[in-house]
Amino acid sequence: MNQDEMKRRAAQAALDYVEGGIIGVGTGSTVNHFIDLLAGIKGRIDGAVSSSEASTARLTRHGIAVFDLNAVGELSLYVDGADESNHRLQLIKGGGGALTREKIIADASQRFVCIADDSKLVDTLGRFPLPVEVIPMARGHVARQLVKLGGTPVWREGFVTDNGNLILDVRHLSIEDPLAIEQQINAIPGVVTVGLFARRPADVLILGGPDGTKTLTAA
Ligand SMILES: O=C[C@H](O)[C@H](O)[C@H](O)COP(=O)(O)O
Repeated sequence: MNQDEMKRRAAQAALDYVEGGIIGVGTGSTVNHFIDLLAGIKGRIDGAVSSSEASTARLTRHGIAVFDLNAVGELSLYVDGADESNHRLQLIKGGGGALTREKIIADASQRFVCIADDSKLVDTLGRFPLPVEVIPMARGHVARQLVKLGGTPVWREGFVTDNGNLILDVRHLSIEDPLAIEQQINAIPGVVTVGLFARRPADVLILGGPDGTKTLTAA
């Protein structure tokens, strides 16, 4: 079975968590399946808060109303993908560059349901390069600080986030303590967001695989 079908299975299973109201919607290929499936039950919800321009466009195409987070306040549910998850449901996100808005919406949501194919579950985070969104003028400065932390930052050249910033993808970082690394990187002036979701991990992880889906919950 191909990876895309496993993503679709996870997205399908996430529909069970949709109870109504306005829900948070993430970004990426797995979430694209979720949005397409959500369109089939759109009468059940009042609309969505979106984490990217791409997801907003897809939601709108399906006739799902998109609201500003400021007008909505706290959300009961957020559904999003991930690039990696450990068994504590701490995540690396931002492969698509949407990490900042994703982190804001995850933080504003009571329940964060993460959907992914089962290759995303790892024992230790860090095989996937860690995305860091930075203010453009701070790119060199932040890169040097990341080197001091033991990482190898690579500028995602040509890519600009929805917030007008840049992304550094950091390889070779040892992420034994995700919470500490998240705090350390967030503290570097010029960093907008690091794509480590350790302070606010997922509450539920749905993994699609060849034999169906598997659901993990935070301890
Ligand atoms: O910025 C992008 C997001 O964090 C995505 O949720 C993440 O990259 C996973 O994407 P995909 O579902 O395409 O594997």
